[in-house]
Amino acid sequence: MVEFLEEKRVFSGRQIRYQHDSKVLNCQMVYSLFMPNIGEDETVPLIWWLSGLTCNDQNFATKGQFQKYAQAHKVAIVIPDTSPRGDAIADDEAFDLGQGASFYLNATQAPWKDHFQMYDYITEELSELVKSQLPQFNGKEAIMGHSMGGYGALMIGLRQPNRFQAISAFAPITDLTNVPWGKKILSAYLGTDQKVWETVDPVKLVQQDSVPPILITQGTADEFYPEQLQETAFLDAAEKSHATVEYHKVEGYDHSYYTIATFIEEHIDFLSQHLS
Ligand SMILES: N[C@@H](CCC(=O)N[C@@H](CS)C(=O)NCC(=O)O)C(=O)O
Repeated sequence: MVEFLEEKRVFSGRQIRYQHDSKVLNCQMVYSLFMPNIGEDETVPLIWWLSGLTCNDQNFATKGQFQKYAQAHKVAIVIPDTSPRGDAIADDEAFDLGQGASFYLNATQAPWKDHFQMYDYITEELSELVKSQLPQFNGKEAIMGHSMGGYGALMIGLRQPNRFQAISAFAPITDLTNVPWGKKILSAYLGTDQKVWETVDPVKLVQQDSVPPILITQGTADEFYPEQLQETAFLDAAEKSHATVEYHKVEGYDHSYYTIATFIEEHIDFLSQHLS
């Protein structure tokens, strides 16, 4: 059952919020959907936005400033929450583990495995639900995100390269298996087997034969950049495998939604170009 929560008119499109009972996550979930204003005979592609640590579906909806460009290109945008939620669901005091910090993975370890199945939730359950709400969906999809969600966009987009036409990310965690955030959450959610880690590592995944075009924007004043968001291993791997990766370093921009709002037009243009 999907419950309508609210709808706001924006740049002639509609920013809508829904709630539903997720079977995959075994809890209630909220998500947001931007629907552009289109004619009866027009169709829309779908872009997925995955947010970063501590976010829910509202951060990008209210601060991303994407609606004007999504309307101009007539693309629908879905914004899932970043994890299962609820008092009965495992959590951690730290902001980078547990609720708000799923890393979009299917956890195999206790206490996370009972609810933290975000990969299946995004790619199967929520996909089916959102597509059923888009009668004019044209079958084409792209995926984008920020920080943990930038990682999620790369991981999901690279694991399903025939499904997603393009990938874009702001300040993504690319070298997950070697940075502090990655080592911590991979051990917690997936255990310590490095072979398993490789299956969700963008540095490994970008070396496969089929890689959708990728755009990345990274601010030089991003407080997480030096320790968590280093790009060298990913860009070296992409170059070796002749993947198409545009990496834009932007001077003086930080990790916040101000940076996303500044460069979102470029990202929507990029993804739309591959969705038309
Ligand atoms: N200092 C932050 C760290 C988390 C953070 O910066 N989260 C980023 C993504 S990694 C974010 O988008 N925060 C929400 C926002 O800026 O609206 C906190 O503890 O809340």
